Amino acid sequence: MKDGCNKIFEVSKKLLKLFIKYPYELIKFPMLEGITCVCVSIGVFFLVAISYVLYKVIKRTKKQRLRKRFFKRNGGLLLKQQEESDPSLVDKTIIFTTHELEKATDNFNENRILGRGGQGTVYKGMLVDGRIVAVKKSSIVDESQLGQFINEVVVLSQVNHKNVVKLLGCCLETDVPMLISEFIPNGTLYDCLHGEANGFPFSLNMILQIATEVAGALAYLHSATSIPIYHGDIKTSNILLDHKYRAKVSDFGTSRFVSIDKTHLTTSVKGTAGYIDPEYFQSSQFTEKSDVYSFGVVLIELLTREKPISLTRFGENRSLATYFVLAMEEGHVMSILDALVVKEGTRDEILALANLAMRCLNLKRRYRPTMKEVAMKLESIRTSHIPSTVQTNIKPILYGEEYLSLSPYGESSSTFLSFNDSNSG
Ligand SMILES: Nc1ncnc2c1ncn2[C@@H]1O[C@H](COP(=O)(O)OP(=O)(O)OP(=O)(O)O)[C@@H](O)[C@H]1O
Repeated sequence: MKDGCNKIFEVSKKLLKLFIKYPYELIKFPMLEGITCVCVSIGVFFLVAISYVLYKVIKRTKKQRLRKRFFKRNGGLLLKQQEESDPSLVDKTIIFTTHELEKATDNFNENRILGRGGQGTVYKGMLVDGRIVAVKKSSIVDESQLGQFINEVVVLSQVNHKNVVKLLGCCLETDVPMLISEFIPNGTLYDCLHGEANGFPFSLNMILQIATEVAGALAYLHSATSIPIYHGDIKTSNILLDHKYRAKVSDFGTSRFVSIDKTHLTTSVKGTAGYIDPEYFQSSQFTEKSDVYSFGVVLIELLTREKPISLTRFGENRSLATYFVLAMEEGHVMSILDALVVKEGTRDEILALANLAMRCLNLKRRYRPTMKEVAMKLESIRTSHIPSTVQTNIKPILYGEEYLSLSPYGESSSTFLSFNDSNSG
């Protein structure tokens, strides 16, 4: 076949040369007219075909070279070394090729876009083995952090917790590394609370379940992994809900990480307005208690169904944290809680949840509980909660003891708080 093609090619080449040299002489012979036409066509065809093949080969070589260069620059060799030295990583595909991802996402088709964040676009894809994944294509790269990035991808891809979105791996063959994680079907908690599905009813049972799951995941990451991992950007849009509305904490691998010291990892501390630990502004130091503060905001967001920052609230109340703390101190917190929470929760449950949120939101991080404490407290409230209980007659709650020494504005406070709004009977 190859020889045949070569022969045809040679003959067409000769004829083409002949035609170029003696065009008029050849055309003069009518018998030769047909042959000339056929030969010229074949010649042209082959010329075009060869040029096309050559173009494709050059393009592919260039692409491969570029991929290799990106792979090397993005720390691919380091990651390969880590894979080779750690047998536990071998079975886990943590390096994906661009080809695999292009195939999975139908060449990053617009229709596959799940959402856009501050750092890039997330696509839905299906791998050849049938797994459905989310591919995060970031738009920003910090070259100085790339080595660090690899180490953290290795650590995070080994995190196995039912309430943490599983990071499957990364692709290093592109200008900006891409992150591949499991696909979570029910969107973000933020969208369910405040988005188009605004009417979505969040029963107290569901709130307790989601809060307990998120707290458990954070407690695990803070203390049960080989190296403590701090999230750095806990918010409801980073909590995804699976098909059973179970919470999954996401965005641990938002393309850049910062290592504060050698004892723990944290994703890049960027934070989001409304959720950021106030002490972080003063000290620029991010600690596990900064995640606790952000979690406190998530908890009150669940309890009030209010946005963390809202322009429809006035003055300092624009910040949900301040709005909540003031309502607690002024004794009318019931008026700002979601109606379903007030309806379904017992006096003690609401009291316990509000106090827990207050402790998480303490301006001084040393008075905030650890995530482990928070998770345990939530678990105990959740297990004692009877979902069908409907409280129709909530009595005013007077509490002081639990709130003593826990004022967000100082080390100790003797403020006595009460729920004495119109909902109380
Ligand atoms: N694993 C996933 N499964 C399903 N959808 C996802 C997944 N990860 C992200 N998404 C969707 O993609 C959207 C964008 O995610 P991304 O993490 O980039 O944004 P963000 O967290 O809102 O913003 P930022 O990264 O700036 O904090 C999310 O709001 C969510 O709808």
